[in-house]
Amino acid sequence: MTESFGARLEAALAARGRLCVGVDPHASLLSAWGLSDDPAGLERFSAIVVEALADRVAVFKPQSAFYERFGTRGTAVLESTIRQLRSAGALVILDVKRGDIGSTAAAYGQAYLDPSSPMYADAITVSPFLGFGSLRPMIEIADQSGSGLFVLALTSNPEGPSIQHARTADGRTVGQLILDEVSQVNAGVQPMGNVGVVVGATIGKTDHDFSSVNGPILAPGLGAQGAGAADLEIVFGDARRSVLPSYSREILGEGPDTARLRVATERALAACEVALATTS
Ligand SMILES: O=C(O)c1cc(=O)[nH]c(=O)n1[C@@H]1O[C@H](COP(=O)(O)O)[C@@H](O)[C@H]1O
Repeated sequence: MTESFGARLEAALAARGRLCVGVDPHASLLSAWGLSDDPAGLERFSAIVVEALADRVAVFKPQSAFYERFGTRGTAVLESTIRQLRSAGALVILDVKRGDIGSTAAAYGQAYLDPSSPMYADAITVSPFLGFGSLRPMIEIADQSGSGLFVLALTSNPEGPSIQHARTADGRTVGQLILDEVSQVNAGVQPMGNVGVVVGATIGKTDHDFSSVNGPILAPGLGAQGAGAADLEIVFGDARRSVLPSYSREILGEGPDTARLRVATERALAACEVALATTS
């Protein structure tokens, strides 16, 4: 039987530590690394990340937009980078924030979550704006193929609350509705469900209840966007034991020196381990 994404993620985090490194080749980073802003620079940037970190970090999150900038040559680099990260034993969450009517969502599921696809990743980020139910076809493919989804719930950007804190007819926020829908999908799944949520580490203390998600809580917004490891307790309380902290520019800013990239990663991991340790 295919091993579930939840089980594979739990094993990866136990072996390598609870950290996700975002692979976001911004034009400014390519320049800071002395690389050209073209597919060759993108390829070198990705190769350095693989060389420095692929054998030690549990999860990587390449941001598709920075590869798509270069058309098919960029997406070819993305495909190859995902393959290299995975062959070094890391899990890859491809950050593509997809979402569409159900029949099209199924095609997105085939594009990213079917192991026979050239762009296969262990998981992708998805947007529930078309209604949580529109994600079902992708959830089914993920369950069948041992892959996962991360559903945007409370994002790290300042514009997020205008929609995510809006109230639904029953008085819950939209963000809470998404958290509750994911909780239902993941209910009873061991060791945890295949559907995660995305909650920015920047959102501060809110009344949202993360306690029943029973899946990974991906927390970007650390470092460059201003949140620190100490915010994880403020935002998530006891649910922080399910948090997967994610840093992109904070770590990538230390490149291209592979030793400095490794030190930055170890520093981030150590800070998060302290912040995520719960006594209860
Ligand atoms: O889905 C995401 O990963 C995401 C959700 C969110 O709420 N905020 C957020 O910043 N992200 C992504 O996480 C990465 C953050 O990058 P840094 O700010 O450089 O750490 C970017 O690739 C964003 O697209």
